Amino acid sequence: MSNMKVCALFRPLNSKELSEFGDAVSVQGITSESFIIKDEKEQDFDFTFDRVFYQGSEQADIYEFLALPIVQGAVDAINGTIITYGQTGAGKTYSMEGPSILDCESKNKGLLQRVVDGLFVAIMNSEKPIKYTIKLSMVEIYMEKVRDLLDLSKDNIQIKESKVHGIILSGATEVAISDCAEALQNLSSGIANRAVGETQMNMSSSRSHCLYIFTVHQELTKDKRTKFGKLILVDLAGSEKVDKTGAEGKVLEEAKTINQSLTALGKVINAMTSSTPGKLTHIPYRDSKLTRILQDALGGCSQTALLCCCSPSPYNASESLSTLRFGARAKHIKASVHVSCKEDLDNNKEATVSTNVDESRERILAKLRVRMTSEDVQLLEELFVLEGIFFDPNSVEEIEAVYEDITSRTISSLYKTVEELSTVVEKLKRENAALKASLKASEESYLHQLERRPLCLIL
Ligand SMILES: Nc1ncnc2c1ncn2[C@@H]1O[C@H](COP(=O)(O)OP(=O)(O)OP(=O)(O)O)[C@@H](O)[C@H]1O
Repeated sequence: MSNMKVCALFRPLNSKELSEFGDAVSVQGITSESFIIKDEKEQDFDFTFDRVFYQGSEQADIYEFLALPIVQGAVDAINGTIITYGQTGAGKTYSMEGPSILDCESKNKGLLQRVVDGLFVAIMNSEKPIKYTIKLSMVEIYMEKVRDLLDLSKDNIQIKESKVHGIILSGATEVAISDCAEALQNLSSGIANRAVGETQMNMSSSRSHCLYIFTVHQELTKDKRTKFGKLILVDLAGSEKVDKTGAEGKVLEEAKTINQSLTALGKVINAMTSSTPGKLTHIPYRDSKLTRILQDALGGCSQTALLCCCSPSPYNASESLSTLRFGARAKHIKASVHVSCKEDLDNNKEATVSTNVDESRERILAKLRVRMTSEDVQLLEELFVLEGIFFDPNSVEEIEAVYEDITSRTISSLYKTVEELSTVVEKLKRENAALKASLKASEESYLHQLERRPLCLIL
């Protein structure tokens, strides 16, 4: 059983596609779950997802199938995440916000407006003796920094992990929202602060990954016990082929950072889906801010839904195919893997690594204490702030987190080196085989010539 609900969405053709390829489409629907898509060479690929939303689908249907169960879960204190993924201009932001967060026809409302409605309706209909409070945070990951969209002065939010709350965004603004109108006003202010730019593919392209975080707090009126459910909506920035989009300067730098973090997301999903049960697999969550924040959504006990947004036009067939392959891969993340790999990691940490890590850390710290002057320590702190790894040097928890970050990144780079070496080994093997074959052919030809040569007897 897969824990992740994965859907595909094909938006209407845009003017660029209509001018390049007319009203041709590369997608042929089979059922509400399966379809065939042609690549540029007219080769067919078939896909099956939990649901396919073809051109002309209603935003309400997407919400009901993809998001409603997660909204209900959040009100019952089950964490949930909804992610929109796809190439630039594929309809991710439209699916989240509709044409405008504050001002759009009811039928065009996006997931955000519907989630807000859904949360308040679920709370109003709850007959349990519970006092509910909903809080909203909004952050974006822009150029590998986490920025608070509800307070722009907080432009380098740190990601931390707590045993009780999981991944947390330390110090991010949380506003209490008491009704739908207040929620939409806050969402609108946050959205206005997002990094948006004009690109060849989209007049209003999101240049950041945006996270809308709703926390539903519950307090039992009888004994004041509290619980909470976190619902995160993630509007990812779009991947793009920079040679096709003609990105330059700042737009190019943004595109490279976006592509890198999406590659990191792909690697996490690959590591999760290719892990062997019972064998410890390194899942490189710490390789990017995006994967670190989504760690609970991907590897924890959260209900997660992925909407793969695609263009139906042959003009974007290869990008759509790559989005759909990502979705197909994500579908293989298993519920059992979620729990077991987390348990494996935790057990392993406790059983084997812990002593070594503690000893090594103590040894390194003792050496640093002796060698460094207080001025050095200050300089090092400044460097950490600049590099975005600011931490309180007196907190063991913080040191552990930084240490884990560095360890994890080192493991990832070792994995990369092993991959590169394997490619070299494969290449050398192929060259060796070719050389052997050519040597054998020369030997055979030489022997053949010898056989045909007339025998000369020397008397
Ligand atoms: N389902 C849809 N119906 C009508 N128009 C749509 C739909 N989806 C997308 N569009 C239009 O296509 C354009 C691009 O969509 P959108 O901004 O949502 O793309 P995106 O995937 O978020 O792109 P980026 O990654 O560059 O931010 C917008 O003008 C939007 O209005």
